[in-house]
Order: sequence, then structure tokens, then C-alpha cells
Amino acid sequence: MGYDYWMVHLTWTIPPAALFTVAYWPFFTRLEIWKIVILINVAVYATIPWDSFLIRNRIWTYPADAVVGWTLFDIPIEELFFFVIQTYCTSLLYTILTKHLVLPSFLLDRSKPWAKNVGSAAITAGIGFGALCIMTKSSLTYMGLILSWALSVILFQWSLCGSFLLSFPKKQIFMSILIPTVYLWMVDRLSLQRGTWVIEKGTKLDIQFWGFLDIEEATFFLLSNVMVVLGMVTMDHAIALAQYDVVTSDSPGRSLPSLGKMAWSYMAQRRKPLDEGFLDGLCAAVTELSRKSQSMYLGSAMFQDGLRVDLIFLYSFCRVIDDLVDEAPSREKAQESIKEASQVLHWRFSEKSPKKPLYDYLQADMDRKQALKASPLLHSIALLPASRLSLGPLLELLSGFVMDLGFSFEKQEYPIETEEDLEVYAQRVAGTVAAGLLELVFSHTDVQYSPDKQEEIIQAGQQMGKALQYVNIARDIKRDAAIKRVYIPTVWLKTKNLTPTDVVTNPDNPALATFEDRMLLKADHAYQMSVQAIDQLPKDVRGPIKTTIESYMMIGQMVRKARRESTKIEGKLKVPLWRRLKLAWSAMYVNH
Ligand SMILES: CC(C)=CCC/C(C)=C/C=C/C(C)=C/C=C/C(C)=C/C=C/C=C(C)/C=C/C=C(C)/C=C/C1=C(C)CCCC1(C)C
Repeated sequence: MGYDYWMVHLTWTIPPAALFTVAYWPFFTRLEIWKIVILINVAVYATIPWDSFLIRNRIWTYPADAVVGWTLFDIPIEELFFFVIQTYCTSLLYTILTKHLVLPSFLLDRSKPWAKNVGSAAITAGIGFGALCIMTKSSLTYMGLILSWALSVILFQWSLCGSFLLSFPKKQIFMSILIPTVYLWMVDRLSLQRGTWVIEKGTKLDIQFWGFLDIEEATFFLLSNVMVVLGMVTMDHAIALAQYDVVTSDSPGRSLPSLGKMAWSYMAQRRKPLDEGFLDGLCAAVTELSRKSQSMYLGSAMFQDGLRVDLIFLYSFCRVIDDLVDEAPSREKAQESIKEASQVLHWRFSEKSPKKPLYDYLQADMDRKQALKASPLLHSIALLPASRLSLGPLLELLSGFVMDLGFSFEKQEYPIETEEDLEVYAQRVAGTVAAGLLELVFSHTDVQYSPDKQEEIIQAGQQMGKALQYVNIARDIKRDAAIKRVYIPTVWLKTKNLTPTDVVTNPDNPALATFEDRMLLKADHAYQMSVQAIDQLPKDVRGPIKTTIESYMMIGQMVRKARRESTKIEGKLKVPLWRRLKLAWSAMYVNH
């Protein structure tokens, strides 16, 4: 008896598993943990008969002084632990690397119709080849046993998730397979060299890499990681379909069904055709978000499932209308866009069945389809989750943009005259977005809130939205001056004998520091008044919301610090990535 095999685990497999677990712990969701637990079970049950058969046939052996001696179906306990820990590490790595992806956006099958069949044929050929190898009862035996067993599992997985896998990003798949594979190759080589396990001659090809790593072992570790990763992808395919059902559903409030239910409806494979218009729009919105704001994209990944998808659509709408107004060639054109947005919003929210799948709706009327394709505004409104939002805040947001159009340097018109104007403006452009976000949160949770409670929380949320807008304004005084906008109330400026025009012409005036400070104080005050409300939100949104808010408030602190140390800032002030990560980690940890 000996501890060599356990030492392999203690030195090589347990430490990376522990390290990744601690680093990722605050971000683990219940669903992710269940996925991994299920996969570990499947992996263990699927591997036991195979491994036991190989050991009984003495394809490989364990020196008595390397193992403790406890076995199950002749498999050393250390080896069983290997199935568990490898499946855990690889699936955790996959979970981390794919965390930012929006699963339903890969449901659209853009692959060639033959691609899936070619894959199936190739895998089947591999299984056949493996069987032939086994029949030769020669040095090909071990390779044959690996190929026929692993490829059978992979064929089953491919038959379920093939099309989904083809549209899934390849980089994440390759990394989650290759990193653990190469790592385990090194561990395996070391153990074979030490003789912790021995592959018997006669049934192996006797070809080694790096002196010790048998070609069969290399193949095995590659294929076992492929099985683990494809197992995760298959479950994610089922989850993507369930998320799709939630976000395209008629009912205003629905959360994701249980994993068991998802697996059942996935295996039954009876589905209505997917709404292509919707999925196209989702892909476009996701691409846009990741292109325009990487931090918002990554931040949104902390929100789960259907809520995240809905938030992306809400963001997309705000973004589109914002760009339309900012990039309009003239004030009149911008006003037209806002008017159009208002009309389409009314249409979207009054339609008898506004939640009707977009694609059906478009099919019914080709002209409308053309119009939608041509106009990002129409498109983004068509995609808004109208059954889970209300019209009020969206219209109020438009009125915020109208205020922005009131600025005119030539005519010396500045709409933010009093502090109250500032508050109205912040409510319109930011309070409304917070209200929309919270409506979506209430729709996607199983927690029951009375209407009064919801109203109370939305009030606080709007206050917080305003706080963040004040931070924004304080940070952007110079950038706004460059586009001839001044959000510092005219009455504040008057106390220092300044006018908004002075700010536009001389944004470097040190006297402006007072107003920056005052704006940040206003932000702090609004923050203090509303921060406790976060604790009343559903548990799984507290962390992400805290993270978003705190990283914004941190910008405020950095503005203050930059002013104190009179650092010159070119462009937009940003919180460094590592500080945001640290902040996210602790905000998520506290609310885990
Ligand atoms: C739930 C929802 C929503 C939907 C359902 C969707 C669905 C149907 C999904 C289906 C998924 C499936 C079928 C997944 C299957 C995964 C498998 C079989 C993984 C095997 C891993 C095997 C592993 C890791 C084996 C590891 C073995 C090891 C490390 C052995 C090592 C070794 C050592 C150390 C020395 C001697 C040689 C040897 C190679 C045996």
C-alpha cells in the first residue's frame, strides 16, 4: 500500500480545483453548480464500467505500493476521484470562459445543412474503426477501447447539440478542452515516468510522446475533456431553449423551469419553429453591446438567464435612441426621431397581443418587415419585452432627450437653469432606466412583492439612477462642454458670476471645481437615501446591482482624487479593470 496516487491528486489536481473555486465562488449560480454536479454523476457512472473492464483485462495496472488499496469494481478509489476532479475542473473552466455569452443568441442555426451529418459520419467512422481495432486483439486494443467508448458518448452528444455547437464560439470550446488536456498530459507523463500507473505492453501501440506519454493516454485525456465540454454544451443548449421560451413568452412573469423539466422538454424535442426575427435581433443587440461597452457587457453577465436578455434589449433601445439624437444632422431631424420613437412605442404597447413572436408578426406584413429591417429604432422597439415593461418610463426617457435638444450655444439657450431642472433631467434620463430595470427584475423573480412594495423600491431605484447620473455629469463637465452642453444649473454658476457660455468657452476654469464637488455631493446624498433598498431586492440580483452602482460611485471618488492631485485626464475617466474585478468579487461575495 502507498500514497503515490493520492500524492498526484494532492499536488496536481486538487490545488488548481481549489484555486479556481475560490476565485469564482462569488459568481457561482445555483444552476451552474447543478450542471456540474449532474455532469460529474454522468461522467462517473459512464466511466466505471469501461474502466473496470480495462483494469480486469489488465490493459493497465497499479503497483501495490502506489495505491491505498480500496477499490470499487476493481477500480482504485484514487482513480474514481480522478473522474470527479477532472470533470469538475474542466466544466468549471468552461463555465468561467463562457460566463459572458448570451446562450439563446446561438440558437440560430447558420451552419450548412450537411455540416451536422458530416460530423455524425466522421464520429461513426471513428467508432467503427475503434471496434475493428478491438477485434484485432493486438497492440491496437487499448486505442480501440478508447475510441469506441468515448466516440459513442460524443455521437450521442453531437446528435443533440450539434447545430448549437456549430454556432457556439469556437475559441471558448477549444480553450476549455485544450487547457486541461495539455495540463493532464503533463501530469500523466510524470506519473507514468514514476510508475504510479503502468500501461501494459501487448495491448498498446507503444508510441510515446516526451519519452513517457503513451499515445493512448494522450488520446484518452483529449477525448474525456471533449466529453465533459460537450456535456456542458448539451446542457447549455437545453438551457438556451428554456431561456428563449421565457423571453419570448406571453406571460409577464416567468422564471426558468427546473433543470429536470428543461432536460425533459429538451429530450422530447417537440418544439415550434424558432422566431428568427427575434434571434437575429438578439444577436445584433449582443454584438452592439459588446462593441460599444465591454464593461457593460461583462457586467450584464452577472444577471441571470431571461433577465439578462431583457436587460440587453432595454439597453439596446436606450442606446439606439441616444445615438439617433446625438448623431442627428439637425435639431429638427432629432426631434423627428423622438416623435417617431414615441409613436412606435405607443404601437408596441397597445397592440392587442404585443408579445406575439416578432417573426410571426413580420410575416403577416411584408412592408412592415422592410421597415423594421431598415430602421434600427423600429427594430429595437419591436424587441422590447413589452409584457414586462410599462410605457410610462420609456416615454419619460424620450422627454429627457427632448431636454437635451434644448441646448443652443448660438442662441445661448441652456435648459438646466435651476437645481430642480437638473433633478428633472436626471430623473428623465436615468431614473426612468432604473425604473425599467426594476420592472424587469420583478417580472423575472419568484419572490412576491406587493404593488406598494414594488412602488417603494422603484422610488428608491429612481433616486439611485439620479445619483449615478450626477456622477456622470461631474465626470463629463469638459466632454459635455465640448459638445456645447452644460448640466451645471445656471443658478449655481451665477453664484460665481459665471454663465453656461463661460463654461463652454473655458471648461478648464479652476472655479468649476466647486460645481463638480457640489454635483458629487448631490450624488452621494441621493445614493445614501436609496442604498438600503438594494437589500429588499431578490437575492440573485443584489450582487450585480451593487457592483454596477459601486463601480459608478467609484468613478465619483476618482474624479475627486484626480482633482485633489490635479491630474490631467485625457478622454473619459475609467475605473481600472482590476479594481472593478475586486469590487465585483466582494459585492458578489457579500450577497452570495
Ligand atoms: C440536464 C439538462 C438541462 C439537459 C440534458 C442534456 C444531456 C442529455 C446531456 C448529456 C450529457 C452527457 C451524455 C455527458 C457525458 C459526459 C461524459 C460521459 C463524461 C465523461 C468523462 C470522463 C472522465 C472525466 C474520465 C476521466 C478518467 C480518468 C482521468 C482516467 C485516467 C487514467 C489514469 C489516471 C491512469 C490509467 C489510465 C486512465 C486513462 C484510465
